[in-house]
Amino acid sequence: MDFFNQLDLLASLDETTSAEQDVPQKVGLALWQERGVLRPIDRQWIEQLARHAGEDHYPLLLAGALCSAFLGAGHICIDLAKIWKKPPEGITAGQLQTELAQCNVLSLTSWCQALSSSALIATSTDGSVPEGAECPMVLAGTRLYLYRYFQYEQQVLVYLQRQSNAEPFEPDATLIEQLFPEKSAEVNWQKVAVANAASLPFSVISGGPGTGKTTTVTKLLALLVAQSAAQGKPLRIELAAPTGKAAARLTESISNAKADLPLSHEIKQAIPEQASTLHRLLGSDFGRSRFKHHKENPLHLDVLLVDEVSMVDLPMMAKLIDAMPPHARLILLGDKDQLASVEAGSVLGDVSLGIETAYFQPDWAARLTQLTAENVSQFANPAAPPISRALTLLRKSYRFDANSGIGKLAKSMNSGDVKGVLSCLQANYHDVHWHVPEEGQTKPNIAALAKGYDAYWEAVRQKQDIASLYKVFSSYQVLTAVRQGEFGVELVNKHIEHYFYQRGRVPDPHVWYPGKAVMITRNDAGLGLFNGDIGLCMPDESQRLRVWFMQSDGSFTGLLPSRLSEFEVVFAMTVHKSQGSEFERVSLLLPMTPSPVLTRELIYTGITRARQEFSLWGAASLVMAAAQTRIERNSGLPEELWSHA
Ligand SMILES: Nc1ncnc2c1ncn2[C@@H]1O[C@H](COP(=O)(O)OP(=O)(O)OP(=O)(O)O)[C@@H](O)[C@H]1O
Repeated sequence: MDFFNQLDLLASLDETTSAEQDVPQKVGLALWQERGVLRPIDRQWIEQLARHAGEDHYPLLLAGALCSAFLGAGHICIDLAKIWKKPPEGITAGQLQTELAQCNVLSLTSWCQALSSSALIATSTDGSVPEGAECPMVLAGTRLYLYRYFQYEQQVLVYLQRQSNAEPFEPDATLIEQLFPEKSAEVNWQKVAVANAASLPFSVISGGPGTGKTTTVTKLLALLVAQSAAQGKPLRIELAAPTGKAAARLTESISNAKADLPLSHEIKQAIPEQASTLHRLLGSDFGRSRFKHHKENPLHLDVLLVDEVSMVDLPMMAKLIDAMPPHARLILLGDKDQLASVEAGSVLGDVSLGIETAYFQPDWAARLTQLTAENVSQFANPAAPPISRALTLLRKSYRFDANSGIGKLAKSMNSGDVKGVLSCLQANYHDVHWHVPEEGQTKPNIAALAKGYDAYWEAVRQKQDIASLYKVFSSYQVLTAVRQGEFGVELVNKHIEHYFYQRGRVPDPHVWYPGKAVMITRNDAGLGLFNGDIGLCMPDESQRLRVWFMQSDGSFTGLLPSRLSEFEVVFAMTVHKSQGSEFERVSLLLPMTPSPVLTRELIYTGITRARQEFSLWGAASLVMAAAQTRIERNSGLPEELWSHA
């Protein structure tokens, strides 16, 4: 049995195994499970491991079970120091410390010592694990990891530290000037981003919606292409994104941005437009957990650009880094304030943690000033850590003008400015609408939410071609915060579909019909479909119903509905699933009662999916609470990257 993988273990657990068998400390863990902190799998995992190892010390069982539970909630590790002071909700610090004291663990230090002496835990002092220490868990300081996740984090950390301390390249300042001829009193952060990213083999360009991430990176690619063309060394550039939809958007926006470049046809031609998903790039073999490309079989490229990096989880980032050839450049684009990846980790957030205020080390700021003729030196900060060299934040949105509410609302929500959020919602902006639920309302206003699809049904009625239909469908989206309940995506979808049925648009909601819109919920390599891909059902030339999916080159493939196995109707989708997509108009539906998923990041992500019009359906109290709630994910990256200046 592979104890290193929680999922392997889950699959191999005998369902009849009693979690309580032979484990003397069952009362303690049972209590934590009863309070909702642990899942059955967390207990089973650690209890079985402990039995195999002949260990039964409660402080070990508790720490292991918590490590597993926290991983399930998206954390890379647990921090015993935090848990010691403030255990998860449902258990008080007093209860925890009393329980541990009964096992002679009287302080945080003695808890860590007890764990270090377990055969199940390797202790790491310098980021490495002692040779031959084949333990399922690793303790680094007060952070406890599952071994595999510790390895992923180390892989990413070592790469980031090496790349941000690399000997800088010398970008061509004349070319940079040519790409950014306009002058302004303010610092042009796009120009700085290009100079910065061209200087190192790893870079992150982060920015909110419409801050010009694609425009900037296209200029960066142009600079790299022009420089290497001058040296007679053509570059192999690849573009990728975490989902098919995000890849299709990247393809489209790079192609648009290229058209406006003040450069020769040859240079433009050398910049690719075609983006693929990360899974496809790495050579996904769906039956196996390892990708085709890795350290021993690296990707064949010189430059890799990855968009929508907020959606990339830690294991994927580690595998991507593992597959990078040593000489290649990695450029990451994303909005650090968006929701983190569905799976464990928040790599973009962790890497760019202090980006707002850290700016650059003085020598680096001076170098950027010289390269760009922008006054970057005013942002010199002797306390900035080495990673800050690799990061640039685009600070100005070109999409939202001074009269637009979406930009202001997004900004207020992002900074947790409750007053600002409420005043934006109440200010009658032409692009922001707020629908406060009525006292005692128990169901969402389905008719109002569904109205946004009128243009789509008209296009279906006119049997417009699939490309036009797709465009109309993508212009509006209902987003929900939660999955379950009357305000959750499942019932909202059902009610919207039933509403269309009552209006005669849907002949029978239980079968396939022209206009049915679905989202794939599981990767299917055989069909070339990825989790999150959207398909629209329409007849083909011989009047057979097919479900049409957009490919990353913008073409469409029609599949027989019977070939699809895992999908759901998508007249509404969760905010989580909407990451990587944008719509002209968005209706965001909040539940009626407080929920832990209502966070600043979730609402910010919902708002920033809308390009032209954003409607919020939710109570002020929930919006205010969300603005003050941040998602926190434990990982060692922030401390390792940001606390050693
Ligand atoms: N420096 C600039 N001056 C004027 N307009 C700009 C500038 N940079 C970008 N834009 C325009 O702003 C819009 C958004 O730019 P772009 O698509 O590059 O931003 P983005 O950050 O990639 O957006 P998204 O939120 O879609 O990811 C585009 O219409 C682009 O042409």
